[in-house]
Amino acid sequence: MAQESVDLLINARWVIPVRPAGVVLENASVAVSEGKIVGVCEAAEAKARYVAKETVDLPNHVVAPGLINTHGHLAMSLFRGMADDLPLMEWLSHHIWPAEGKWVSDEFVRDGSKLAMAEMLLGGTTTFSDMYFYPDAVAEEATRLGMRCQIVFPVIDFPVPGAATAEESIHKGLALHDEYKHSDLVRIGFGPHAPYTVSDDKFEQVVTLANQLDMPVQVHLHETAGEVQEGLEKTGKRPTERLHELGLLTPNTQCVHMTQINERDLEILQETGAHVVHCPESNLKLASGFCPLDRLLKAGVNVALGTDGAASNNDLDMLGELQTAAMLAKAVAQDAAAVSAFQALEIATINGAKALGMESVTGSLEAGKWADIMAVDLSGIEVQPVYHVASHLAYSTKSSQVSHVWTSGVAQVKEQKLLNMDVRELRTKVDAWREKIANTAEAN
Ligand SMILES: CSC[C@H]1O[C@@H](n2cnc3c(O)ncnc32)[C@H](O)[C@@H]1O
Ligand SMILES: [Zn+2]
Repeated sequence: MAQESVDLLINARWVIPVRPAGVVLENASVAVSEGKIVGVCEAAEAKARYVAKETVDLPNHVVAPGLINTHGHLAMSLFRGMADDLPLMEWLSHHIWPAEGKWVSDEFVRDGSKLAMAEMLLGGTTTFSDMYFYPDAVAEEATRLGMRCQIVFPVIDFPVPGAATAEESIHKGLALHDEYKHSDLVRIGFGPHAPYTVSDDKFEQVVTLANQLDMPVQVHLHETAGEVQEGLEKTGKRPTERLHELGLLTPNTQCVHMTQINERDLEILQETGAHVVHCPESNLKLASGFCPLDRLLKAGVNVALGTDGAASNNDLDMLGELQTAAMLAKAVAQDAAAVSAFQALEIATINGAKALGMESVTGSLEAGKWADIMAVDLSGIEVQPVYHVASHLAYSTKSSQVSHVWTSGVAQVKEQKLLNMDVRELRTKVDAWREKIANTAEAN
């Protein structure tokens, strides 16, 4: 049999491809050519089948799809730890929004987003979603680095950095969408901020344009009980019902948070095919509430995972987030069997890809998909012994154990080191931002 030439062969002690579901391969390989996965099989078979330009042997590692961080505000990494121990509305109104008004610029977004991308790559994240200002700067930096992403531009009823009005933000966002419509890496969508900051007419405009152009929409929804109560008082409707009546909820829509869900809200999610993005650590830290993960999954709703911004989390560690999600789900359901280790891994990978409309290109290790891959080193004493490797990813491993990361087959992290970023230069820039911001009222 003639051997097939491939660019890269990764041989690992374990491979969890995520699809097919529940499979763990031992002594297995992933073959990559032209940035895409061409085969996943036992190592002995791979040795016979492929001749590789580069081989990476990972004898103590589990190889899995790169993690998908489905909700974040990347540049807010520059505000990490600036305002803690506050509930959502006080945190936003008295600290974050004033700080954003004062500091956020194109340069701030570039530097903060690069900081976030560095942290995410080191932790095994290969795809992210960003909802922030200057989305053009984020798209440029992600493309330069080679990270896959959805970038949703802000739609909000008050002036924001980079756009004096929602109309201006939409105008610029649509031009950005046009610029990236053929990109393999960047997908542009609408980011109407939340029911309490966006009026009906703006939501209607988003619905019309998103449907016309088949664009994704991401919205913060039912983050707190207070938001639902205020919505009921102002409109007579729960925010989910209101957005549904406006036509916003579709299979192209991602509802971030959803800590408050009654039977009707659940029905709406089921009927519309809208996705939920669970951000457990941000919800815990802001004391926002608990998204009922097990209940949603059992009802057939697609639930993906996000960190939210580093100013409310306070990290972008997706392995940590998936562990929090897995454990919290059991407490919330009062059922230790709720959300298995495999399901937890799915919400951080394939479910994220589904929510972002990228299921055909990433989220699992399957032939034909982009080679977005992470390897986690399981040789450390703190993860011995290894009985069930998926259990280790859901309950034991740390992001510092992520050893290798590839996006579209390009090595981004090798032996825990970033390959394509000047980390010292980044540190210098971040230190300069800290110096400036630390001396202001918002930071104190
Ligand atoms: C429209 S740009 C994003 C906007 O959202 C703010 N933000 C960050 N985290 C949260 C959150 O958990 N709930 C609501 N809004 C949030 C961010 O500071 C920007 O102003
Ligand atoms: Zn958010």
